[in-house]
Amino acid sequence: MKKLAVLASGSGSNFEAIVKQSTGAYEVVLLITDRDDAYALQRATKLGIPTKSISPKNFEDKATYEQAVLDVIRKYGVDWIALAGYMRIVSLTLLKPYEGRIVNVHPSLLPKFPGKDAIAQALDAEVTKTGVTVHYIDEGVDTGPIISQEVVEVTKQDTYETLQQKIRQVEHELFPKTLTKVIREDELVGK
Ligand SMILES: Nc1nc2c(c(=O)[nH]1)N[C@@H](CN(C=O)c1ccc(C(=O)N[C@@H](CCC(=O)O)C(=O)O)cc1)CN2
Ligand SMILES: NCC(=O)N[C@@H]1O[C@H](COP(=O)([O-])[O-])[C@@H](O)[C@H]1O
Repeated sequence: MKKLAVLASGSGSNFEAIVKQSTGAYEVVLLITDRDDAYALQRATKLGIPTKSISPKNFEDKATYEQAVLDVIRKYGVDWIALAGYMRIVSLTLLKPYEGRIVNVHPSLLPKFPGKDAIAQALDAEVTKTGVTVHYIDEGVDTGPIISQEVVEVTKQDTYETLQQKIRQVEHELFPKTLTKVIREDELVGK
């Protein structure tokens, strides 16, 4: 079974879904947050998952911050990394050793609506469809190879909250399923 670390910055509902919907391809061994007020930390404690809160504010630059993250990840023998609402751009320090094994979930049908405020962008654009993307990350932001996508319909009655809720429901199924798929495929290739 492969060891998975999850990086998060906020509520952690995707983190919880990844833990609860695990079907044996991976074991979540660690949650790392970049904020000590991230509710994801409380979810992890309830789930019995080890946590580390590592704030970039305590480091002189991104490279030293990411080296601290990498040191913890290596201590836990992590094979794969899931970015679940992690609101930092990953640089080469973390990307290089894990290239092809860092997977992000994004609340739009990339390449539409990249960045931090994808849901607001979709509402502003008055689209009738948006969705969820799960993708490998690369050095760019939301430019990595897409692994899976699922459409979410947008109605005229939708508010930010109702659309966010519909998107999160899809994420909580698609992200764990996609992680299982790529980790199992990687193991088969590795054999
Ligand atoms: N190298 C990559 N890192 C990350 C990606 C990615 O595709 N490549 N995805 C993001 C998640 N994300 C959108 O899905 C995203 C998160 C945060 C930001 C952003 O601009 N954040 C900060 C910048 C902080 C920093 O310098 O690290 C900001 O508030 O300006 C954009 C997109 C996760 N990481
Ligand atoms: N650009 C990245 C981005 O917007 N990520 C989004 O942050 C949310 C985290 O929710 P959670 O903390 O409840 O999992 C998720 O909807 C995820 O798609």
